[in-house]
Amino acid sequence: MSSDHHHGHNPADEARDLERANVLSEALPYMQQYDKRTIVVKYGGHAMGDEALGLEFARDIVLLKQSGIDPIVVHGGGPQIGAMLNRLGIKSEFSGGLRITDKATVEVVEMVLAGSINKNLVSLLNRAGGQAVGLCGKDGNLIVARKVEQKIHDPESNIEKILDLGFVGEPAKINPEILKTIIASDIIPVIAPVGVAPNGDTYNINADTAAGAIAGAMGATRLLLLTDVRGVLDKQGNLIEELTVDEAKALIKDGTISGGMIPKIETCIDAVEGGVEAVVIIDGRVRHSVLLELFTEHGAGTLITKKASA
Ligand SMILES: Nc1ncnc2c1ncn2[C@@H]1O[C@H](COP(=O)(O)OP(=O)(O)O)[C@@H](O)[C@H]1O
Ligand SMILES: CC(=O)N[C@@H](CCC(=O)OP(=O)(O)O)C(=O)O
Repeated sequence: MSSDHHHGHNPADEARDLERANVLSEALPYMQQYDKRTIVVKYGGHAMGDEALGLEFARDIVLLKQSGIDPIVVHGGGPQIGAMLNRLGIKSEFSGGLRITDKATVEVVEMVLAGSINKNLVSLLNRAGGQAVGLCGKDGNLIVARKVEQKIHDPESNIEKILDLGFVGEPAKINPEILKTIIASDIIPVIAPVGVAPNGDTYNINADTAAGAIAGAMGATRLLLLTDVRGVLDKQGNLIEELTVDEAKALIKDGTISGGMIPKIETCIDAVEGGVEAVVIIDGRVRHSVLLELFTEHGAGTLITKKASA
């Protein structure tokens, strides 16, 4: 080794150090772009399975906060609700991506979402050095819910029927004051998608839907939906990197987008039409997917905007 490398560095180390420094430096314009902006991150139940991945997710959120962004976390917990219902011997079925929710089920939903999952996530964020506070739609009257009316088209009779899903709700009104108070104190809010009706009934809300409504009400600059696929895929299974609202609607119509991706895309469309600049669907199974999406040139997943970027 030549004597001028007094720190014991060799050319390979120096190249690697430069690469690291370049990655950090590349983040600067994005940190400036998102400074003091609100970014809503929806963390799905599928992405939560792995403890190490969870801590990394928490570190990424704390990093956003540390870099001047105001992150809001909205979480799901579908698989965890399913597991608890199983333990209790309560049967559960879905219709159009939504869990049919009777009285006994909504009690379990609230227990799992607003209880264990919410508090575990708060704890992870605090362990990562952040300051997080957990709440559900009942806190500060954050999410006032109304009952979902699911229209089902019966092709045989050609009649539209309305299915009763029980205590399944959608946001009728978001009261963001409590969030603004929390954010003004530099605390990261963590929200369970449980809503409350004006008569006090508890409603189970799809977590994507709740995240979209909160992003709209908070005037968020980005909504990130972490899921268990790379993003929206075309018919050949290739990742679609950018979609406009019109293109997304066409993909639903021609059947390219189906199943659980439909309510997700509908949420994206509502959010973008409600004033959120862009929504991104990203792979929550990928380590540091949030950082890659926000702070690197390449991004990740599928970006959905109102109009194509120039
Ligand atoms: N065009 C598509 N691109 C990607 N995923 C799709 C598409 N059409 C349907 N899907 C399905 O949607 C699923 C994601 O929705 P969902 O399971 O509800 O996610 P989450 O539990 O994260 O909310 C994917 O795992 C995939 O099976
Ligand atoms: C009405 C409805 O379906 N609510 C969802 C709420 C949780 C959720 O959405 O969780 P993921 O994001 O992990 O799927 C449910 O009961 O599973």
